[in-house]
Amino acid sequence: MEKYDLCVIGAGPAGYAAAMRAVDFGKTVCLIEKDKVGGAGLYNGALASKTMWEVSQRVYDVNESIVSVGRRKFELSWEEVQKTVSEALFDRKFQYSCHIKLLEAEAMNKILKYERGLGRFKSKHVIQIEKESGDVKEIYAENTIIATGSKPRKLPNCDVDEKIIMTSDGIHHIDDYPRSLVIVGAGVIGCEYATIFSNFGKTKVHLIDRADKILPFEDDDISDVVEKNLKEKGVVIHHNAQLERLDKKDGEVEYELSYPDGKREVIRVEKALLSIGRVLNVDGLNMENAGVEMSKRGRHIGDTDTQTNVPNIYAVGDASGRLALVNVGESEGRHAVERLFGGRTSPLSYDNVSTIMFVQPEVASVGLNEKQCAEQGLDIKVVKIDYSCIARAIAMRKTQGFFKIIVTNDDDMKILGMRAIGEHASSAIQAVALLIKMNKGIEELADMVHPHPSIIEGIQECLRMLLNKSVFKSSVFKDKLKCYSCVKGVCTPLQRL
Ligand SMILES: Cc1cc2nc3c(=O)[nH]c(=O)nc-3n(C[C@H](O)[C@H](O)[C@H](O)COP(=O)(O)OP(=O)(O)OC[C@H]3O[C@@H](n4cnc5c(N)ncnc54)[C@H](O)[C@@H]3O)c2cc1C
Ligand SMILES: NC(=O)c1ccc[n+]([C@@H]2O[C@H](COP(=O)([O-])OP(=O)(O)OC[C@H]3O[C@@H](n4cnc5c(N)ncnc54)[C@H](O)[C@@H]3O)[C@@H](O)[C@H]2O)c1
Repeated sequence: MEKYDLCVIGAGPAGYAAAMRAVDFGKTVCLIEKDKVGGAGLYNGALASKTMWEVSQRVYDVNESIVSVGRRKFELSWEEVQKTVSEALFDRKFQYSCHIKLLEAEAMNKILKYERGLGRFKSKHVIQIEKESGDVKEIYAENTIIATGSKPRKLPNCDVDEKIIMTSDGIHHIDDYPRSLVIVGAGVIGCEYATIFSNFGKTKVHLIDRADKILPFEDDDISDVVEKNLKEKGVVIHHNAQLERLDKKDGEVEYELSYPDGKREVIRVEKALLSIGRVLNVDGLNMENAGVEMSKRGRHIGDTDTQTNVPNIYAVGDASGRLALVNVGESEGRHAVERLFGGRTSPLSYDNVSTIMFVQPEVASVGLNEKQCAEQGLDIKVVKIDYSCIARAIAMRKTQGFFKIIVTNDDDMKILGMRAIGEHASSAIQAVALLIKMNKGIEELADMVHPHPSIIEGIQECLRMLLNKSVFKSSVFKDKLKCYSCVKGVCTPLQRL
């Protein structure tokens, strides 16, 4: 039987990163993937949807900002959109597979072994690999990392065929723009696809939100801007709506909603997309053969800092059931390997994870938002600057949006979190993430010479505002610059010039 220091099951972003970090330690690694290397980081997931978002944003920009009255709207066929997505996926897939092939080669001492097949536990050290042909091979692994990812959550009594009623696994494979589309779930995936399809301008989008705000985990000022833009593009948002049923009728979709006031409505659309969260992908792994247990509530693998209850088995990425993000999966994968082979003892920190939501305009975040600070009972200072006060945004003619920075309500003013919504918002987030990571105050960034004109100058001006030395005075531009403290749930404007 072949023997390895490490077996990684699943070659999505988390498993791939783990395998590559183990290679750095000179360990023998077997990476098992049942489908395609890259997982949801590429296919039916991050890269595919972001490519589609980029294309849709360009179509929208051309039509909204550049095309003048009387000109025909610019249109892209669905075929052209799909071709671009395929090209992007091919580029990344090509990098991954060449990289693997070269690492497997003799010249690189066969440092890595890639096995295409379904991995499952026979025992805590023996992994079976079921090949497409049906053949089963067994390997011995000193340690194993479970990186099998997640899959879309489905609704009971709803027949998902991935053609008419779809999840994010099916939406990329449709033949043409749907005339109309209902999206169930107004979280990240729901709002991103609502943005994409409304940007193309060929689909009437309906969004079912069971709460009173879309993106319910975000602060209201963020969800309000996203919602306003979706509505301007014709998206119908059903707030506080309970989905009573969603059925196929005559090759289309019929759904029924009920509302707290007792009202009901029945609506027909061409297609439906379910985006109501994701669940772990651990079925068929036979974890019980290795003694790996799920958490008490059965929704997560019960790991501590990526290590499961079986000391030589780790769980990372979406399969672990924590934050479902490419960057988090990659860091968890690398962290597990550092723990195994690098002697790392300090736990992985989730305090300064940066994320981007690809809506319109993009939303970038790191650390806590105001809602989370309130939930944790933290006293804070908050500073906000409108995009219309930032030279670069003026030059881009994209002045919708704001930066919001949240700091501790004391003299240190340590950054707790930031939210940015606007053009290029994501490019501004890392400087603040670094300050949080280094547990630094705000003076350094406030005094640094920034490139001009750049979006990040908005952050600098926010920090200067907190220090009472901003260029624009909040007492003058009251609607565009805001500075307030929130103590025991009561928010009061701070006296600034
Ligand atoms: C529509 C969509 C958009 C997204 N956009 C973003 C984004 O913009 N930014 C971001 O950070 N995140 C985004 N995400 C989330 C991100 O894609 C996931 O968090 C990330 O892919 C998780 O990586 P992973 O390696 O844990 O799992 P996955 O990417 O799911 O990979 C798991 C791999 O394991 C394989 N596998 C499963 N079981 C077995 C088995 N028994 N044997 C062998 N192989 C197996 C699977 O085939 C798969 O390739 C998005 C997700 C979706 C669905
Ligand atoms: N840009 C990014 O970073 C990005 C993009 C896409 C996905 N992701 C990751 O993928 C994960 C899954 O995304 P998601 O949008 O599916 O999950 P989500 O948790 O973001 O949103 C799910 C939404 O569906 C709603 N919902 C749940 N059950 C419902 C029901 N029965 N009827 C109506 N609404 C219902 C929830 O209230 C919630 O608003 C995200 O949590 C995120 O980690 C990240």
